Amino acid sequence: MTVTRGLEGVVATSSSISSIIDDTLTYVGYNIDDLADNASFEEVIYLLWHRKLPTSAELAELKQQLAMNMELPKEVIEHFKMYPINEVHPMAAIRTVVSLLGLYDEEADVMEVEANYRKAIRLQAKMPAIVAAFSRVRAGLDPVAPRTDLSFAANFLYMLTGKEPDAIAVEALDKALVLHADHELNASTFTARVCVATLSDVYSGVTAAIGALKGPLHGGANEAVMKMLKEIGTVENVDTYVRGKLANKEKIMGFGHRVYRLGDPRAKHLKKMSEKLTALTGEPHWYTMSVEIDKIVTGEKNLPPNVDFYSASMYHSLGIDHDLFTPIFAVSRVSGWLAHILEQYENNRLIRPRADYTGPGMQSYIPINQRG
Ligand SMILES: CC(=O)SCCNC(=O)CCNC(=O)[C@H](O)C(C)(C)COP(=O)(O)OP(=O)(O)OC[C@H]1O[C@@H](n2cnc3c(N)ncnc32)[C@H](O)[C@@H]1OP(=O)(O)O
Ligand SMILES: O=C([O-])CC(=O)C(=O)O
Repeated sequence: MTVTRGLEGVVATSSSISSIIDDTLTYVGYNIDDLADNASFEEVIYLLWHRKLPTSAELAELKQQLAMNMELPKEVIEHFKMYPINEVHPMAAIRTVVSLLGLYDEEADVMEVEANYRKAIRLQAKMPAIVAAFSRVRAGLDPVAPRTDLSFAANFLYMLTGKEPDAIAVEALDKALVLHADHELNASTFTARVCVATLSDVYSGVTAAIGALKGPLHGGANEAVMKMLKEIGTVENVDTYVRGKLANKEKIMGFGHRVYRLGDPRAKHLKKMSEKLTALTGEPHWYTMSVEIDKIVTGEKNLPPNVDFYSASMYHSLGIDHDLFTPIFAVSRVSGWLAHILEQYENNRLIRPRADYTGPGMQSYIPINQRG
């Protein structure tokens, strides 16, 4: 048996959702640069789920369905109040609450295509509400109900703060949501597909995917980047800190990628937003520090920044708590997970690879009273 560590380069499925070819990312054949500059997140959700851009009427209908399904059942809020909310990581809470939502969805185990689509709408709509409600309940505040007249990105910021957000904040968040929506067979998407390929339900697939996104080698890296920026503190400290870490063979979070070699095409968009927002908030040092780190890591190790690097300083500038950075990734990526889950059901086969056994050879069972 030949083992490919980490399944690097292994092609495990066919998919018509997104592609990474020669370091270019497309969603259904549309270049991510075009989508980042022109499309709203709602348009991207439609594109991923239907493999075509929506007409105005189709987009309006999707927006309405999302807005109408955002409100959380009261059980979720009660649930937040039952555990030590200030001691749990929001990703653990969100993972638990998505699973909990499945208990209150009468269609949770109905496997028809239309029922799965309806669940996709409900889950996509509720993700921002879960993150916002968690954040408010732990701050001792009441959750804010969504508004039907706001976009998905604006509604999320509104539910988080209780205030109508600035246009620039909505633009930045919407772009980030577009950029994070899907990414071929990344670890969390693969997890979702493995889970539902047993013909388990949509809630189980998304719960499993959230667990995979949480880790710092995947979605959790954006929070780790902000932790590093705070630790470094000033532009003057960057050189010693980064070179010291590299000399110790430690990883610099937000750099490197399993697939991209020349660089992650999403990073430049987030870099631009980070520069703009850090200047607006009067804290340009977060951006300047990031650029200095980027110069050293890219120069010394030939490892360009990935999607998680500049998103950290950008989200910080939006006033978002640092442990909510990865949950925001999940608010966007759930669109991709759901597209892949629906695609997996369309042409399902159990995903079950093999392991090259490296333990001892055949052994004779020894009764417990004869073991030394
Ligand atoms: C949304 C996302 O999931 S994007 C990725 C987010 N994750 C991060 O930013 C965490 C930091 N980056 C990493 O850990 C890796 O680059 C990964 C996990 C993204 C990709 O990992 P892999 O393809 O498995 O590469 P692997 O970890 O084997 O690294 C290969 C070599 O590059 C080095 N390397 C990889 N990433 C980094 C990094 N960020 N900093 C320093 N060195 C690095 C490794 O130490 C290793 O060096 P070696 O060959 O001398 O031992
Ligand atoms: O594709 C990957 O391995 C990780 C990544 O960039 C993503 O999920 O957006």
